[in-house]
Amino acid sequence: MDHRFQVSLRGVIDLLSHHLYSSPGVYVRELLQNATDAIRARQRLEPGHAGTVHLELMEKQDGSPPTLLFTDDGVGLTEDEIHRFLATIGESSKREALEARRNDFIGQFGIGLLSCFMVCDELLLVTRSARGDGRTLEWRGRHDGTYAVRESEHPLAQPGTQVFLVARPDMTDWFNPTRLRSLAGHYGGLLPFPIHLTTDQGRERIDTNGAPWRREFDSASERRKALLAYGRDLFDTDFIDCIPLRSTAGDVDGVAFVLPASPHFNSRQKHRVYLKHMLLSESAENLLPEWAFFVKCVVNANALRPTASRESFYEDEALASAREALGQGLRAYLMELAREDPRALQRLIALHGLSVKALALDDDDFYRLVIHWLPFETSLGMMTLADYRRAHPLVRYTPTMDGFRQIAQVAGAQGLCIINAAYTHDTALLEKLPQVLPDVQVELFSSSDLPQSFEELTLDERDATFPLLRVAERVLAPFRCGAVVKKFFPAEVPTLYSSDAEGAFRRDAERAREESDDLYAGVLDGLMAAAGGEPSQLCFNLHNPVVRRLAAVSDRDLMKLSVEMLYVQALLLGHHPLNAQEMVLLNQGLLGLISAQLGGDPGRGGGEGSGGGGGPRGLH
Ligand SMILES: Nc1ncnc2c1ncn2[C@@H]1O[C@H](COP(=O)(O)OP(=O)(O)OP(=O)(O)O)[C@@H](O)[C@H]1O
Repeated sequence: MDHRFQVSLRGVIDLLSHHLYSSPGVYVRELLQNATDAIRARQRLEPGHAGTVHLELMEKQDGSPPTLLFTDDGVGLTEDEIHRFLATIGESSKREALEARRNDFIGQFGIGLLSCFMVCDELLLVTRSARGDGRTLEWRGRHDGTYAVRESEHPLAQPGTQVFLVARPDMTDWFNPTRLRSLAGHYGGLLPFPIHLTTDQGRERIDTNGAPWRREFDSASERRKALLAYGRDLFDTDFIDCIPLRSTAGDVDGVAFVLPASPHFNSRQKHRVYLKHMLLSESAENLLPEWAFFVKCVVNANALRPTASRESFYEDEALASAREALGQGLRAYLMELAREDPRALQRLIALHGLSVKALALDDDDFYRLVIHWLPFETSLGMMTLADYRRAHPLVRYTPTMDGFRQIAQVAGAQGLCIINAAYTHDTALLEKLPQVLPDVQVELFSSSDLPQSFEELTLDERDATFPLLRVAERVLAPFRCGAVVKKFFPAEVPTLYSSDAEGAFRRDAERAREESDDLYAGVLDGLMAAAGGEPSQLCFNLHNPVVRRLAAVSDRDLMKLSVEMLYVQALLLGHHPLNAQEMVLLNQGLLGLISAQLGGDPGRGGGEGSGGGGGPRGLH
């Protein structure tokens, strides 16, 4: 024999209140939504019907919990509908309309009314159907899952529905006039019909003026002013601009506000979204493309689906198309700025460069428009790509921060302008340059390219520095590093260590090898053997006074020690981590220098006894 599932209403309510709804206050939202749906259903039957909602708070003098009466003049329910829709959890009169894709309704799941059981134990619903026999019926539903239906002794004069809620003693906070005013305004502020609230203090109308972006204005500047004021009230932020939004997919419209400060990278903005003019969520994240983190928006959607919690949109094709269309709107705004008001675009880039760069990477037309306005860090300071290209036809960049640090000072002093493309999106943007603008040449630049720009020595200088070069070649050979002497600026830099990408890779692999076990070391050995490329190079700068003196030193041990120390110093200045062998060099070198200064036994070459500090020769 088959049995039926038994569903515990208490369990379901517990589930909804703890896991689906964000606060007990959503009961006002659910009641407003049902009233709105019922009014829309009646408008289908009677097209001229205006519709109105009334909340009446009845506070008791004896201090017992208040009662809220929630009235609408919507379509009402027949007895059959009461049994089908009110008393069956998960049944909704609106589902057929949804399936037929001509849905005006907000509800669809058939669970919204249960949210009232978060704040009261019993619901009394009095209703008269616009389609029925004129009878007024009462449905009394209790949180233990029982209900009763009977004909009411107080018939309603017109079709519509009244819901009575007696506050649970621990939930009276959700029934005070201030709370109700604010909840009704919060959820229903954009509804196209009035909401009235009656309390002990009298009757008032809650401000429901429809969507502000749909209002008529005398001029574009009036409109902008009014919308920015609306944005300020809503988000407590002075936005710098507002952008109209529109998408036929999902039937979405609204306004996007440009943030006055740069948000955290990749932090997605939380948007305020309405569904059929009822507030759905203040923190919807999935409405705009990922790159659009420079705006915060308010929109109303008529044809997107809510999730069951009613706190965001359901991720489906309609939402994806709407997102695409809203993104296009933002792009059109940026394109217009680029064409009409480049200064405003530059201000926006200064604040929201990452958004602009991310969109440019995605979209070639936009890229063409904005790429020259984008600022880049270079070895000669910050400049836009337009400024860069005016002075330097070949675009040269380093893709890493360390790579840039290694060359920036020296390159700058030679007048070489190299872009630091280590910041987010910069390398990808520069690599895209020749694809989108074929006349532009782009080149990777590394420290190994620098010496080519240095001045060669004269024949005399070559002779005079020959001993230094020989010593340096011998000292550096075990480190797979060559030596060269040239002249470059700034003169304070005595040496420059340079290596191409493969050289840098080999250094990394060597360091990893020192720390790895046998198995992994074998793999690294293979990798190191395969790594080709030029050996690294230590370039001595003959403009530097120390190097000039060193070239003239006759004491070979001192010269050797000095070369070792200059090598280690160049590595450190270039942010290259030292390997074990180089650490030994550094330690021994320091000790050697200290003991030479102290006048004791240096323990290794380079002491006074061997003629240290031999006189400079020929290169003063
Ligand atoms: N004020 C009302 N006037 C007319 N019918 C109503 C009213 N309130 C509720 N109903 C009926 O009760 C049904 C169940 O309401 P409930 O709020 O639980 O779910 P829903 O609105 O259909 O969907 P959702 O769970 O998405 O809100 C509705 O489909 C509707 O038929």
